[in-house]
Amino acid sequence: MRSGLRTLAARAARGLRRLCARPASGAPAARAGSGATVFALSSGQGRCGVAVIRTSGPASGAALRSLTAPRALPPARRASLRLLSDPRSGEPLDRALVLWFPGPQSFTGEDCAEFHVHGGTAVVSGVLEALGRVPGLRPAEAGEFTRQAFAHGKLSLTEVEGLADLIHAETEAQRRQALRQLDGELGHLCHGWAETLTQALAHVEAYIDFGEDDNLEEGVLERADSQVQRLQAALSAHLQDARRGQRLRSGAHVVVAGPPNAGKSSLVNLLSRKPVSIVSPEPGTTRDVLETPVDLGGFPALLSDTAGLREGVGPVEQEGVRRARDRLEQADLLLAVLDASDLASPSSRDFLDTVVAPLGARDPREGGQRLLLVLNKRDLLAPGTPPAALPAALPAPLLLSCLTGQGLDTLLAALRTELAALCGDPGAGPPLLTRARHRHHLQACLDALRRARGSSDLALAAEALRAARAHLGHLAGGGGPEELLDVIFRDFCIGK
Ligand SMILES: Nc1nc2c(ncn2[C@@H]2O[C@H](COP(=O)(O)OP(=O)(O)OP(=O)(O)O)[C@@H](O)[C@H]2O)c(=O)[nH]1
Ligand SMILES: [K+]
Ligand SMILES: [Mg+2]
Repeated sequence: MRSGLRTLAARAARGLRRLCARPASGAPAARAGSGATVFALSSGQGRCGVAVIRTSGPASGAALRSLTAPRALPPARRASLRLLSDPRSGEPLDRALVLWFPGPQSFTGEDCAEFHVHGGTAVVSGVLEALGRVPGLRPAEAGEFTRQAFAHGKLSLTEVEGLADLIHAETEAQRRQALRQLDGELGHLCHGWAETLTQALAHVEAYIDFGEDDNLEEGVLERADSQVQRLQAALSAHLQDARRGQRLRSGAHVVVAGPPNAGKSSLVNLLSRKPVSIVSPEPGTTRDVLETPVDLGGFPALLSDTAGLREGVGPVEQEGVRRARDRLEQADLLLAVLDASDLASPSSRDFLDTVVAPLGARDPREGGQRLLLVLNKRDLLAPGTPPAALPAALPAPLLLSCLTGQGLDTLLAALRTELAALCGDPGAGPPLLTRARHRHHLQACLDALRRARGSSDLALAAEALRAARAHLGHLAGGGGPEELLDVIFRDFCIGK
């Protein structure tokens, strides 16, 4: 009966390969198969040294020939210098490098052509207009080249997401994470899990079909169960990443808060290297929450300046204080700022007692917010004088002067450490989940595994295992509603 088991495993493996390798049934393939040839400027807009214009689709060869006539197609994948001219008027457009990528060995899997032209506005628009007049060609929509690549199986969905993130990466850590995803690490991990699941499913199905058969290997069900159990543990561990990958993709929320006039806005301006907030000697200057994206030591962060926390003020400032408290709740990392020369004032005491002390007492490893205590205006302390003693329960403070910049390096190093803990090290460990979509499918897979293990009916257990496997397939291979794919591809610019 072993051969029966093998057959089953092989059948299930074939099904899985189909599930994982192919894109969602339906629309993307339908679009790519529409026979359209698309073209777009693939380099950035505006005047530049060299601009790259691409085409993809069956009419690419004709497009290349009609702009470079009377010359034949250049050799595949080799740059050739050609005079480009308007196919109708014969008017010269530019002397350019052209490349010919016959499908399927191209980025999109279709026939592709590239025109590397001089980056002047008139040259680029002249070539684009000439391409628009070639029969069968139309301008590309945002992300359409990548969508073709996905439809032809050149990129999996997680790789497509990695590519989008790479194009949008603004910090070093984001770039590293995006490259890993583009390399397919998350996809490979899912394929490995899906294969384990396929084996377990084959064992269960074998038992359903041949359970009464004496020749069936012993302990088949037990083996399947322990495989599923191990998978459950692996998925749970991966889901318990405290959303580090998502944070790395969209930025950690760092909120600057403290009593009035502590120098919060001065610190926000210093860290973002631009005048985001108004700074003045008047307490209560900042009223609204002011948010700015910053690169802190290679990590992306969304830095919020807030109103100074105090009671007994007018209605407008009171609303500012309410908004500041709201924002405090949402912080991944709180930068608590106080005036080092004013620690005994009622507003400083109150802030230390009600915000800093309770937060400092919590363990950030248990998913809580993180905290850095900053004592600003150290330049106002007489040289060699420490600031007034703080209650022992508080975290060790960092001394800073926004005025002189003293202590800024130490603060930046501390920020980097905190952000590394919040966002994870994109260069090490297993690939992180960068999107809510990944988390959704993994959680759904885990739920289905739980159902499978909890079921006393083998047929229902097998059904739950199949559902679990489908979620892994959706994560890497796409699938699900067409709108989801639209959302992912809309992230791209035109020409990508
Ligand atoms: N001596 C000294 N003055 C500072 C330092 N940092 C800020 N200040 C001054 O302190 C005053 C208040 O600074 P802000 O940055 O407006 O303080 P804030 O905490 O944002 O104030 P509110 O928004 O009103 O709560 C300004 O006059 C700053 O120039 C510092 O390190 N040393
Ligand atoms: K102020
Ligand atoms: Mg301010």
